[in-house]
Amino acid sequence: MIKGKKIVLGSSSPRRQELLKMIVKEFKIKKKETDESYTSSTPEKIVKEIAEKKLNEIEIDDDEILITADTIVYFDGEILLKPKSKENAIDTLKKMKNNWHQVYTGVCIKKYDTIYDFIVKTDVHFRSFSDETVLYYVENYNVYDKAGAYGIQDFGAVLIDEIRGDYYNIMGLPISELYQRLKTL
Ligand SMILES: Cc1cn([C@H]2C[C@H](O)[C@@H](COP(=O)(O)OP(=O)(O)OP(=O)(O)O)O2)c(=O)[nH]c1=O
Repeated sequence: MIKGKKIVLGSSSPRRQELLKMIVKEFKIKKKETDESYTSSTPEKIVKEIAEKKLNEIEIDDDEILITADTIVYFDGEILLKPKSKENAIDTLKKMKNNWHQVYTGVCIKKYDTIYDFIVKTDVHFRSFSDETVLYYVENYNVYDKAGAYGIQDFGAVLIDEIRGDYYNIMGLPISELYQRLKTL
């Protein structure tokens, strides 16, 4: 159990807050705007780089443990962040249909001056859906704050027919692995 530890979540994402609640009863939230540009070239290094940037922008007290995370979607050699427009969201979803893609989340944890990090990958398979389904989704749900232009926790679920790995990693926080790490700190 994560008892007696002062946990701080460095995230404004309501989903990450909900997910952390599943494993930690009480925690603080601190968040600063982070420039999410990156220089790394592999998905693993990119999520780690951005999560670490988020970590370095937040100040904590000596007895606090800070957690930040970053999630990206990786398809056919391309990094997919949050969609920039309706057209971008539609194109992204259409090109990923009937195929596998990967969701990577990088998590950084800071205690005193030590930074721990880990990366979790989940494979997701999209079924063969119609253009009408994509249009309905993009016009009726908020896909703009989600990497890869979909949320597995909303109507985006109907696009998916198989996943391999941690479901919560796709939502933005791999809580099973995070729990194991926090227990040891
Ligand atoms: C693929 C997918 C992504 N997402 C979300 C998770 C992340 O919140 C978001 C990717 O953006 P991130 O930049 O990882 O996070 P954020 O900007 O929402 O939050 P913060 O930096 O304050 O922590 O996409 C879902 O909610 N469901 C999904 O199925």
